[in-house]
Amino acid sequence: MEAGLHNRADRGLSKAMGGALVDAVAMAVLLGVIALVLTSAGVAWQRTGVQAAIILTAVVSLQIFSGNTGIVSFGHAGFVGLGAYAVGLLTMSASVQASALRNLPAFLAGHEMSLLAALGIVVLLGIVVGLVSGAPLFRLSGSGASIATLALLIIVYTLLVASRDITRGSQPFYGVPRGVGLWTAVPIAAAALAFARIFRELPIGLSARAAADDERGAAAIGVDRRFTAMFTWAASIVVAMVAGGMMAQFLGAFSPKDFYFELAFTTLAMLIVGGMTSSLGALSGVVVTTVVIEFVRRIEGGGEIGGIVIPHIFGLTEAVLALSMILIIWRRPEGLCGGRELNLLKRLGLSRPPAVAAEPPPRTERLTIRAEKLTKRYAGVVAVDEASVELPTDRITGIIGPNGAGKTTLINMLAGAVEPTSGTLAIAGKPVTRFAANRFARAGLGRTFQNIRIFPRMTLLENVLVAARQVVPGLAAAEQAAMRELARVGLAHLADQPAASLPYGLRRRLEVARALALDPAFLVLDEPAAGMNPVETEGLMAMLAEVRTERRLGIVLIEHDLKLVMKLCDRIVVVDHGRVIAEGTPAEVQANPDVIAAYLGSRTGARVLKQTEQETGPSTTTGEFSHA
Ligand SMILES: Nc1ncnc2c1ncn2[C@@H]1O[C@H](COP(=O)(O)OP(=O)(O)OP(=O)(O)O)[C@@H](O)[C@H]1O
Repeated sequence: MEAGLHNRADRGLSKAMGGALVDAVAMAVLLGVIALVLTSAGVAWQRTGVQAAIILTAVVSLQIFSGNTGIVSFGHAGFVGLGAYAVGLLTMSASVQASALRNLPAFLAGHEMSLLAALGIVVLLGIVVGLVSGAPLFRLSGSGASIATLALLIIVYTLLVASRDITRGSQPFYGVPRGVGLWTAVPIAAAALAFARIFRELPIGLSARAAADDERGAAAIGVDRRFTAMFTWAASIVVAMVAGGMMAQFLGAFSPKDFYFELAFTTLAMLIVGGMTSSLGALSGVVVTTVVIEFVRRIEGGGEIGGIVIPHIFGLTEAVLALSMILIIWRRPEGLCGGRELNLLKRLGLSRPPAVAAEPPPRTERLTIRAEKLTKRYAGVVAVDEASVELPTDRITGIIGPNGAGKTTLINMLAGAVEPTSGTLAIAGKPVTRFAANRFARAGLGRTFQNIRIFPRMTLLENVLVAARQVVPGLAAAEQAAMRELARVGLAHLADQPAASLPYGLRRRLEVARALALDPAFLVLDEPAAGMNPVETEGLMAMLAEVRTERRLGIVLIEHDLKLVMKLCDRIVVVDHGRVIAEGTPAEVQANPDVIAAYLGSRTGARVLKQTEQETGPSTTTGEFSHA
């Protein structure tokens, strides 16, 4: 779909990406300074620094996946192990290999690569392993996917133990050259951290975060949850395997148990302590827990602090780690950073809101949603029974009917959220009957839900940007298009606020802005005024009328307020017991005996219908929309 936004300025860096790059550089500089300080400290501190940088890389890998998709992974530790064995095999000397791994398959033997070359291979391997393991994994979502990652951890561990010819089984795998020092581990950790910071602003990161916040809401704007989870997983597996590669050359010798539950638990605990949803959370989690662990380790073996004799306490480190995790989950569920990124530009007052894109040109073609004999059956209940409707652009169509008539089911079928049992559906001439919900956005349909489905943990701008990104090429241009839609619904001044902070009425507006950002030919709204006060309702309806006039899109809405429907809509479709019983202008529908009979079943409905007829009667008979 064409959004008409391709001017020169649009090709630049998006504001969000600019901010991410500044944060990435700032965090890299911070790590560099820490490394510099450590070079002048003792060898023991340097070792701690290298270890922390490697662990940071592993925690960052977990953050990229779990922080963006919301799926807690227990499996990353296993992939750290795969990376370690891969680098171990690729970099060890042929003579050591010949004595330690006598039955090593020939294709794995004698490579003697440099660490950098081996890490290059590990990156490629990580992409393949990530995509292959992710493809079946993300048929599941939520806690199901989380449990599956635990299964993966066990599978990888078992494979490492079972592949004796390659890994020496549960025996130590030794003889790996020790080539990782502070100035290898820290730059790689900084690069991983920068990648994580940038990843969340990329289209894939935005989509993953949207799907994590509300899967159905994300599908409605074209996000394919499975696809985004799989690619986010693959990106994170690459980083996990690189961390493993460094660990191999840091330790020199290791066995599969080094990459099992303890590592899975430690990295997860660090991420939870810092805050799962941001790269800053990963960094602070590692820094804080490393400091705590180093301190506790010193007293674990017993000793004297300030004259107080401390006995040897076995397992104190793990206990303190577990305790701090519980404490954080209890007091600050979002972690120490509360999900915040550094956002340096904003903190320094150097960030400006993105420009506002020009309005898209009004639609000139007349398109239709054509439904023929759409039926939906739920074990014994026929929610919609052979409904045939034709809904054109440049018109506001209201769908009305008594409670339980089948209105929501009908528009859910029109928007792809419910698969019809039978019948056909085409949008703008394109057959979409069996399309998944996320393909309807590209077919030209934007929608809102009866129970608002915004992305509460994302900012208002990000909420709309995820949608704009589906149709506008280039992040900068998409950002400007998102600002345009926010401005249209009167929320541009709140662009940087988290959506969770919005009051109810404004959330509805945000949902409309998000749907409009798809530049849809059709806007489908399920009870847009529900829960709004009369002033909010009036404002929203005036805005919808304006949008329809300017962009000439087709609006389809369910609304219980009959007065409002009769005033706003050009045409009305009446549904009762799942069947379309009438269709026409508001005046025609109000005079239809079948409609009166259906509404007589509901006393209030009948009263309102009559009252509405008296109040709106002649003014709506033409079917022309009035701006009143
Ligand atoms: N997922 C489902 N499983 C079983 N029955 C369902 C399901 N969804 C809807 N129904 C049934 O289908 C019928 C139509 O429901 P629907 O929600 O579409 O009506 P509606 O006109 O939108 O009602 P309301 O105005 O109260 O929102 C109802 O009898 C409802 O109980």
